[in-house]
Amino acid sequence: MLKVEGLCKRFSINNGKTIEPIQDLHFSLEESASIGIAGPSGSGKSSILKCLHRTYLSTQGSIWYDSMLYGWVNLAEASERQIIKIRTYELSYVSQFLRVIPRVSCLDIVAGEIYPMIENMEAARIQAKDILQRLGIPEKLWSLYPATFSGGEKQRINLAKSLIKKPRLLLLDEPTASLDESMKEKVVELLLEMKNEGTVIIGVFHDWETMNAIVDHVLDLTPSAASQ
Ligand SMILES: Nc1ncnc2c1ncn2[C@@H]1O[C@H](COP(=O)(O)OP(=O)(O)OP(=O)(O)O)[C@@H](O)[C@H]1O
Repeated sequence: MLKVEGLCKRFSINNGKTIEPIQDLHFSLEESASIGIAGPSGSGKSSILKCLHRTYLSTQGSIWYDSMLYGWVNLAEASERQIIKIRTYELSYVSQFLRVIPRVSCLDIVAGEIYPMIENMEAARIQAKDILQRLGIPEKLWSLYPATFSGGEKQRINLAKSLIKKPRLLLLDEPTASLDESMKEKVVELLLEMKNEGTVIIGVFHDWETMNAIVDHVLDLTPSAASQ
């Protein structure tokens, strides 16, 4: 379902210097597979996720994804229009931070993610309530704007926005970093359910325990591990 071939990402920094955190990366994943990306700070974990999501344009290489909408498509070269469609329907990226939409309630932020698919806001809200409940967001918060929510609440809203879509390819950037143990368990349970339903998960995790509970393989970017 996903084949990453010879992926490189180079950044130009000051004085004509460059850094290249991703160099000739290869991996492939079948349906329901999952990998965790591990490695020291600055080793390129988030950059890999951002290249897959096309937040970053890769410098070289290809990211072949077997999409529902277009069949096999190279995400590194797909058109903006294709990327927007793929992100709407089948690819989701959960960052650590929630970008709040002013004056939209928490419930509608989450429901709005599937509105393009079902075009019925009431039906979307029913699904949004279900996922918010499963992620432990108290009902009294559903009608509020999330700008003032706690870090852990914002992180769960971010997760709810992605998980409600049941994406085929889910990219997670430290999705449980601000959560306590019981919330982490709820998230792990939901992610495993999605994985069993066929979602491919690629994630960077805050702790090894969470990562090991979710992933089948680890892509370790630690220099000594990478050279083995
Ligand atoms: N937009 C950017 N412009 C310039 N340099 C960048 C950019 N994004 C990332 N980098 C650099 O690329 C390298 C890899 O960054 P990245 O965020 O992918 O690492 P990471 O492994 O996720 O780190 P951490 O564990 O600290 O989050 C770092 O040296 C970083 O400074």
